Amino acid sequence: MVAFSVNLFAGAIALPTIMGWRRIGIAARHAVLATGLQALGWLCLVLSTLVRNEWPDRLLSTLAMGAMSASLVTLWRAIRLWTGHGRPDERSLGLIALWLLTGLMTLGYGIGFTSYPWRVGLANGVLGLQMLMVAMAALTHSPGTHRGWRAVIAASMAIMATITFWRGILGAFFTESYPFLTAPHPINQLSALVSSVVLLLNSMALLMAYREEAERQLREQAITDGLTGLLNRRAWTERAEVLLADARRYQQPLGLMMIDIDHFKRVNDEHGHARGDQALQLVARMLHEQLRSGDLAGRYGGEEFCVLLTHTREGPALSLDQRLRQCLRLESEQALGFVLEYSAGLAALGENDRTLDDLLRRADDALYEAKRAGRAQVVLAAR
Ligand SMILES: Nc1nc2c(ncn2[C@@H]2O[C@H](COP(=O)(O)OP(=O)(O)OP(=O)(O)O)[C@@H](O)[C@H]2O)c(=O)[nH]1
Repeated sequence: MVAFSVNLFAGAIALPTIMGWRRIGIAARHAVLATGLQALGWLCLVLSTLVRNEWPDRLLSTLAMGAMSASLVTLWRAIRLWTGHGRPDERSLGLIALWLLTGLMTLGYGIGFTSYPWRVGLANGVLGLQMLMVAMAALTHSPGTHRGWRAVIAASMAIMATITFWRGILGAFFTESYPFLTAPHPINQLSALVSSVVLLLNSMALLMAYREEAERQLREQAITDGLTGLLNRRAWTERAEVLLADARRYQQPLGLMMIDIDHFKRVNDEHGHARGDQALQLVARMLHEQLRSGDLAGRYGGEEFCVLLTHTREGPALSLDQRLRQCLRLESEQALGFVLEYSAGLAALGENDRTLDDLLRRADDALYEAKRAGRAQVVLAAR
């Protein structure tokens, strides 16, 4: 038990040391926290075996059970976040059930501490149930995540759940053959052996999951504009080329709108660079709100945005421009304290547009015309 606790503590210290804390995602933080809580639980359990008086024993053992149970809830959340099935602000039925189990078990354990069958049956029953829920979370189908680490967590949790249930049944109904936690019973010998293996495998699986998360973050950073969250120029161009090829192949209408904020240098000069950044973020948000899911928006340059409107003819594209303009005027006045305007060039896909560059060139020429004609307007490119 002491050796296992030492291993656990080493893991609880090593994991955040390897991963870090500030730069890791919310899922990895949950995993680190889960390891820490488990180590705390085992520390309390070891200490409880050293004290002779009932009340310190009751307090330490209850704390131990609460921490171990909370550790499983935190691990469950880490896995849900890693597999893309949960959100950081999740209030799902599963999470509520897990926390309720933790609360009820800790309370029941503390109150009924003097009854050995009750407390051992309750604690092991609840912990076993929570382990099964963690195993199920790891098994939930999740495209884009590696099956290996999920399988390792699911298998180790299922094995631990079996041993834990077994221990609970022995404690609750066959107390004479299982009189205390460190009794030399085969279940404890098996548990000691399996726990060490499970600890090692789980730590490896968590590191694999963390690596996967870090890779995903890197991939996202490589295609996203950090300020606005829109696609960056390279990623937008790559995707736009695919959409353009599809539109040509299936002879679908397609529009390309190039948007450039008016007098943006003045915005920066008069209101400061931070406010300029806010203005860019506002335009990105407006685009996000006004566009359909199949459309493609990207930050093309400093204060220039490109939007590819799929299955869209000139008329609806011009209506979108009007909607966008109106929303931006209203929102910018409220959020920034001044009205933000933009000029735009709109090019509809025509027979002569062989490549994306052809379409971009025509949209850019139209944008130039819009600027020359006095700004705050959209100009339709000549075919
Ligand atoms: N705050 C902020 N400013 C940026 C960013 N990227 C580019 N800019 C600024 O955008 C301004 C663009 O200025 P110009 O190209 O002269 O264009 P403009 O002032 O909008 O004038 P028109 O386009 O002719 O209406 C420059 O002052 C750049 O410094 C950014 O990420 N944040």
